[in-house]
Amino acid sequence: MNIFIDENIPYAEDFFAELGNITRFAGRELTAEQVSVADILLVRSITKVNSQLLNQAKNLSFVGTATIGEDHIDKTLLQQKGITFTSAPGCNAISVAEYVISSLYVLSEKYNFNLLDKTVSIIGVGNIGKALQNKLMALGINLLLCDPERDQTEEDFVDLEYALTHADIVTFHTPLTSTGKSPTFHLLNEENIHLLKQDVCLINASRGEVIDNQALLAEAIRREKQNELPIKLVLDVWENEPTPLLELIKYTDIASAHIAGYSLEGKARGTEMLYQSVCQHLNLPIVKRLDKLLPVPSVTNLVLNNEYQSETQLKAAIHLVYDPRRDDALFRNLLAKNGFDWLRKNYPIRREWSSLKLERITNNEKGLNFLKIGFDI
Ligand SMILES: NC(=O)c1ccc[n+]([C@@H]2O[C@H](COP(=O)([O-])OP(=O)(O)OC[C@H]3O[C@@H](n4cnc5c(N)ncnc54)[C@H](O)[C@@H]3O)[C@@H](O)[C@H]2O)c1
Ligand SMILES: O=C(O)[C@H](O)[C@H](O)COP(=O)(O)O
Repeated sequence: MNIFIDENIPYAEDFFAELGNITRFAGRELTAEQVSVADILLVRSITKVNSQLLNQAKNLSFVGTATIGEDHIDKTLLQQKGITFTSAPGCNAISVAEYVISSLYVLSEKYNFNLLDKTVSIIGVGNIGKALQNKLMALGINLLLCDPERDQTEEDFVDLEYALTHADIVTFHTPLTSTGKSPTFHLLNEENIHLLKQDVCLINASRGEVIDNQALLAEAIRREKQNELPIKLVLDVWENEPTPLLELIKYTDIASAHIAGYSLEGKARGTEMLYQSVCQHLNLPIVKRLDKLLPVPSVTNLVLNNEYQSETQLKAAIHLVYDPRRDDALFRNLLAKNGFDWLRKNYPIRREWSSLKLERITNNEKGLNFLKIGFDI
């Protein structure tokens, strides 16, 4: 059994070594000739699985992507060839939600506002949008939800125009689609970008092409020339990756190299989900489990009064676990020298809150409760 696995899929040997011979490949360099001897192909988003790649595939019976997004996969072709396909839905939803919240606290600090005074529009309320919705609701932040598909059968959704005009913060979490009733290609574009509030925060952690980057740059330049408030901008994804629109970086508060989903847990869950699908495909028992493989964070105590007195304390705790300014600095300092893909391949370990060990400590003498958080430093 020849199993071809992208070099950026973690724990692949732990999960798949006993199922066959593993060949690792660089996602953008995989060739049709290599695939010609593959039985199982496991990719990430940078490998286009299309007729050109599969035109010599003789034994390929299974393709998996260790990602949520599927826009790099020709699913119709796989179906026509009778090749089983699976992705990893929701694998890094928590990671993206934490990236967004950490970024919002950076913006609130930089521009001196309180998130509790803001309304957030979530555009695309699926696995990631829901994870973000739950966290923002827990923090008491006002929300607007925009998701035409869900709006057909559920209450409490607004349309895109309302979501853009009534929110102080707009964050995109849709797939990249060009067909269907609500295609998302250039969902934010030169026609509707003017609907955004003057004092708006805009976040894209979906796919770069969901926002027309040229229109965004034009709006940023227009605001600058008119001495209007700049859009407070967080971009994790860019049109034409790995060659982003460089002029746009100047107008971006937080710029990162498509790493919002790159927590260790997020990437590793993707591997585990593909392993489970491959076992099902091969009618083999599932014997490997991620929780036996993930390193348990060393405990370094941060004691916080669990009724945090201010956003400052909460912000400090959140940024102690993950601060996107780290990724922004790497992006600005190393993009030109090392490149977009290098930044992603050499992404420093980031752990999710889910890995924290939380413990309530009650100090009866002082009548105080404390929340003890253990995490990697
Ligand atoms: N930056 C990153 O690292 C990163 C990580 C994971 C996923 N992503 C991207 O985020 C996307 C969403 O992930 P998910 O797990 O939430 O997917 P999902 O499929 O669970 O949810 C997507 C939601 O978007 C909605 N939607 C579709 N078209 C829409 C439109 N025109 N307007 C509003 N809503 C629309 C769908 O109805 C669905 O509810 C993925 O497809 C992927 O492209 C990026
Ligand atoms: O779709 C996803 O899961 C995310 O965009 C993920 O970050 C893609 O990562 P990649 O496959 O490009 O390494």
